[in-house]
Amino acid sequence: MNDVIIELDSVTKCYGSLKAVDNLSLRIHKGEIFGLLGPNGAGKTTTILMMLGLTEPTAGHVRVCGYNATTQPIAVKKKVGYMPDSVGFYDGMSALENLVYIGRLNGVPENEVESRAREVMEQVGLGNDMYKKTAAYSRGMKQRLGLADVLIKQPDVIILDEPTLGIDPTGIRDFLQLIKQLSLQQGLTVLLSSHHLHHVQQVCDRVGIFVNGKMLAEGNIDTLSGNLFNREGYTTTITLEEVVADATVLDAELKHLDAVKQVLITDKQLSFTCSRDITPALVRRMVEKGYGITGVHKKEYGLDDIYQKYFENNLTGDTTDEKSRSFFQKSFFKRHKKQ
Ligand SMILES: Nc1ncnc2c1ncn2[C@@H]1O[C@H](COP(=O)(O)OP(=O)(O)OP(=O)(O)O)[C@@H](O)[C@H]1O
Repeated sequence: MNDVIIELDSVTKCYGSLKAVDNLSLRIHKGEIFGLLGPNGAGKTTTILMMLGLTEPTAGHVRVCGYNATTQPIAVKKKVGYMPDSVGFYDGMSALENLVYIGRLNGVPENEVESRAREVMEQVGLGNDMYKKTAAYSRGMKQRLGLADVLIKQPDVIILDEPTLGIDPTGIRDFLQLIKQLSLQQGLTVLLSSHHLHHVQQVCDRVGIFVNGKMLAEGNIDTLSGNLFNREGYTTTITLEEVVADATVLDAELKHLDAVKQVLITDKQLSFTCSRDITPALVRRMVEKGYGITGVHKKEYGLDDIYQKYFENNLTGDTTDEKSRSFFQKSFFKRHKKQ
């Protein structure tokens, strides 16, 4: 495919003896929404800075929209809109005035800067609030205005660093919907870094799990969760109306069913681990045996599970050590709990 917009080839960045980014290769395609996930200090910001040509790789190459980010940073900046995790505005000016000012700084021609600013304000859902001073803007509104700042230069790519930090759940959902919509309508390529797993899961086509400067896993959620099913098995839990009378006999019988790897019987619950999804056959069998069924639950793997499993080191030969894994888990859960 020749629609690669962001391309990192064996990129390493060292700060003294510290390898902040370690031999990273990545391709992001036109119109894709890619989520860069990782704990504090993983190397996300360093990677973004190299994409923007704001810091040079120690080794390897970064190309954005066909330009070498190190040798052609100005060309890259014309194509890329970057929104940092905290965007500042002039509080005493209205949102529209702020945006017009940013438009001018970005070289939008004088005869179209105001009309373009108004149009972008409508696009990000601030049409009714464009005359308000930004001092009166909520955090969610400021994020939308930050997005407007990025869009006014009509970029091909937008890079958003923790765009949902500090916004309430409805605001987050709306903001991510907006990004998805913009990506679909305008063919925008989006790279966003985040700790919000559930939100990333809703909006990103692909994610990369990044720790200690290395990409541990990369793919869409279905592929990554498929890997977990293959490894962990398919788990189905059936809840019965009554307690199983003879658990030992039932256990021996069910274990011999095709694809069943393990059966766990506790009171009214049967938990099956299988090499493929045989939920309907399991339910049929229990009904045939005369049991009433009050519940059936199939384990689904979400991004949380994918995250956990990759950090348990089960799916890669990665060398991430115990200390950094527990650091990651602590920092991830700490931030996650705050939401
Ligand atoms: N200018 C610098 N000089 C020295 N070390 C640096 C510099 N910038 C970053 N680092 C180190 O490089 C590593 C990666 O940092 P980076 O900011 O890229 O991580 P991050 O994933 O963006 O973290 P966060 O989520 O906290 O923003 C960290 O150990 C950091 O201390």
